[in-house]
Amino acid sequence: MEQGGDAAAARRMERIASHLRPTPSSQMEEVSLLRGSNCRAKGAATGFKVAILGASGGIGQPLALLMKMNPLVSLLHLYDVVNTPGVTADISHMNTGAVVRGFLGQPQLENALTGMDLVIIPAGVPRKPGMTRDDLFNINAGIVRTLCQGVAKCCPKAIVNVISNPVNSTVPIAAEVFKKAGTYDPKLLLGVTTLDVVRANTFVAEVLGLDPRDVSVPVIGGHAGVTILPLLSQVNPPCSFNSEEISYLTTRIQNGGTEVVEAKAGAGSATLSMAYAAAKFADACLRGLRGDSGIVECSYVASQVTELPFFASKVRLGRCGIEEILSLGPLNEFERAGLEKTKKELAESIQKGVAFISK
Ligand SMILES: NC(=O)c1ccc[n+]([C@@H]2O[C@H](COP(=O)([O-])OP(=O)(O)OC[C@H]3O[C@@H](n4cnc5c(N)ncnc54)[C@H](O)[C@@H]3O)[C@@H](O)[C@H]2O)c1
Ligand SMILES: O=C(O)C[C@H](O)C(=O)O
Repeated sequence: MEQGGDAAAARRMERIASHLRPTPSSQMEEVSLLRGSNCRAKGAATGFKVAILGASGGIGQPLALLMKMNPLVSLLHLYDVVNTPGVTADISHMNTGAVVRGFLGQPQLENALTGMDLVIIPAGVPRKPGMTRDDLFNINAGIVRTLCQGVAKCCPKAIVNVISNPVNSTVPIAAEVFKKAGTYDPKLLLGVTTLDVVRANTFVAEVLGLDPRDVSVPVIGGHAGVTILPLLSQVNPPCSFNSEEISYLTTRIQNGGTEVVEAKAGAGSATLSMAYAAAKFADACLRGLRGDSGIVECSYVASQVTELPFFASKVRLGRCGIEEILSLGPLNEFERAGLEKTKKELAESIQKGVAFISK
């Protein structure tokens, strides 16, 4: 064998051996991201490290697939309390750039989280017909608390995307966990409300006879019932609706989740459209981290746009996570009335989340 051939063969054998090793800890550091002092450096050469917690679930699996396809992702960690070996083996055969590693059960949570730039949390139980999102609180609050304790310990500078319901309470829960751990940075914690925007764009486009990709509807407030407040007066391209259209669209957007829960008849809630929405939102967060400009998405975040401590509205994403929370803009009378109802329900959901951690 010519000189250098031995070294190349050794490297190939090492790559085979590394596939046979169960835990990737030595490799995790290899795929490193350029970091600034507090923020990420522009143009991260090797891509970002992303963890999905709840990766074996109805959302987790298609979301893992979509993140494996994202060229900004270099390392994808899939964590769940069940089935991650199978999901990881399956996804890892896709010939895209991201390296995929699976982590199973609580003892592997810390390895799953160490070094991550973005953590996406769709872990938790979904609704069945007849339930509200708040009915999930008793189970999902504890799951989100445990996972966020892991984030605080292992990757306190990561951006966290919270999907688990009730989002109106689980985001305040995450904030309280981070405060207790002394790691809270409100710029890094984002509740995922993108599915409300995705639905609003689709339903408004149907009414207007437009391509949904050309329609943009801000949806503010929160992510449950009346707290989902589409601003139909601010649709882009500019348009107007009569009162019947406003009533139909508002109700349909607010009940989009329930529409899917009922159609699935006990088999869960939105998973595929949610994975699409979560992947879209995660991609926006990563493009922000990379330093792209003009990245604006709606999200449920710590906010001062109203008197409430958390509120969903348009936020500008950047290298430090949330760089700016945009103002709500002019609301019409119908939207102002909706905002009052939103605030009343949101205040209770936020208080419930805060109380869960402080008790
Ligand atoms: N934010 C949104 O717009 C939105 C949209 C749809 C669903 N959701 C919510 O997302 C959550 C997940 O929905 P789904 O359909 O994927 O449910 P699912 O039951 O199909 O999957 C949930 C996954 O979480 C895992 N899990 C449970 N406890 C865990 C823990 N302690 N650590 C890690 N993983 C754990 C389960 O094993 C399962 O694989 C639900 O709470 C649902 O209401 C939110
Ligand atoms: O409706 C649900 O329970 C899931 C999710 O919040 C949704 O909006 O689809």
